[in-house]
Amino acid sequence: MPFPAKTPGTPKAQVVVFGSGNFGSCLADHLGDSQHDVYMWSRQAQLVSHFNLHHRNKSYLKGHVFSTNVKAFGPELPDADSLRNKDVLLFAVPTQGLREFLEKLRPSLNCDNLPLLIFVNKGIEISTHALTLEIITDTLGADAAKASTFISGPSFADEIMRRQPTSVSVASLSHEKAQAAADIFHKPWFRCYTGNDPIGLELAGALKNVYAIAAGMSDGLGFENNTRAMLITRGLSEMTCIATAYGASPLTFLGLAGVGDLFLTCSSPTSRNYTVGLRLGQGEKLPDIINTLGSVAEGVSTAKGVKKIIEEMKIDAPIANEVYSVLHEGHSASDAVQRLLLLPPSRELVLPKGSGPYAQRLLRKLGIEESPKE
Ligand SMILES: NC(=O)C1=CN([C@@H]2O[C@H](COP(=O)(O)OP(=O)(O)OC[C@H]3O[C@@H](n4cnc5c(N)ncnc54)[C@H](O)[C@@H]3O)[C@@H](O)[C@H]2O)C=CC1
Ligand SMILES: O=C(CO)COP(=O)(O)O
Repeated sequence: MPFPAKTPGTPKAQVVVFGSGNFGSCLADHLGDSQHDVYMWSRQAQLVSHFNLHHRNKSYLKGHVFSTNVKAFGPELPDADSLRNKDVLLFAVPTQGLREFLEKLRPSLNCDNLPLLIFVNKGIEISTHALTLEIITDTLGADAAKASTFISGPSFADEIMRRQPTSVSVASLSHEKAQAAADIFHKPWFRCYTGNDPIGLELAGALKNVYAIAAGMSDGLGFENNTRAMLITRGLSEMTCIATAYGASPLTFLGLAGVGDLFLTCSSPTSRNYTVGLRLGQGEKLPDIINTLGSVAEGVSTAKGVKKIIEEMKIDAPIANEVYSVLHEGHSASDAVQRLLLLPPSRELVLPKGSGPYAQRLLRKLGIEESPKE
């Protein structure tokens, strides 16, 4: 069904998108199509020149012609002068590279007068087990982190490019910033819902990738619908426990970024994380899968961060543990499933009381008092 070419929107904004992979270039196209002026940074010089000549991305989403309102630049990072008049900086760089990227960009940013900062990556940093909120705090300061906005939810890049109706959650500690980001992105085919739980939203996006690997493994081993539904639901229970121990709201997990994205990525081979699991279940080796995937599957590295977090927070998350054992300890997918099936009966959902060390570390850095627990 065609959408009206012009829909009511916010005034034209000057937007810089960092990262020109599947999601960065897809969102650049969406914003360009919404009549904003978009400058998309890439670290690949050839991608930049090809994109500016042909309006096509040489390496990702190859079948699509992009909005002419998007101009590519790079590989040099922009200087302070070229960022001065920009309204929005959108970061679509994978989590493991984000800290170094922000450190390099920092000299070009005026941290006393920042544009709207929006992050769409879904992962946990391996070396520190930090969420993006903490990476921003460490690199750009607590004020920048508190003003940052995070977008997550069930949103495959390729489907957004084809204007399939899609909804996302837009969360920030600042309601004003979440609303401003939603106003810029919202369109009939890209509906935005705002929220004030960025920790929950970030954890939902990062964790669902680990459970999508589990669902893919199950399908790859030949299990059917009941088993996938069990994994999705038990995965949601584990995710909610981990997030509650991080001080996030369990209700966030009933939303688009939680069950919405979990359901999407656990049930479609369009998901890179599901595909990693599927191929592991079919007997392929992880290095071969990574080398031929052509794009990032954040769940592979996030599983390491999750393992550490659940150990330190003493959370019972057997599926996350088994995904880790297959990805990083060389166990077979079928052995992992056997171990899960042999677990004794247990309570369906027990939310932890009090928060663990990573949550306390993040809140301390942000200068936020932990809310008292009953
Ligand atoms: N593809 C999708 O449908 C969605 C992806 N996401 C998230 O967005 C993030 C980016 O994903 P995709 O664009 O799909 O990945 P991708 O693998 O397609 O592209 C990654 C982009 O980041 C660049 N990059 C990688 N490492 C970098 C570094 N260290 N410094 C600077 N640039 C670097 C690459 O050159 C490439 O342009 C991930 O966290 C992913 O989970 C979120 C929602 C949907
Ligand atoms: O997060 C996504 C869609 O919402 C994309 O999932 P994958 O990274 O598994 O492809």
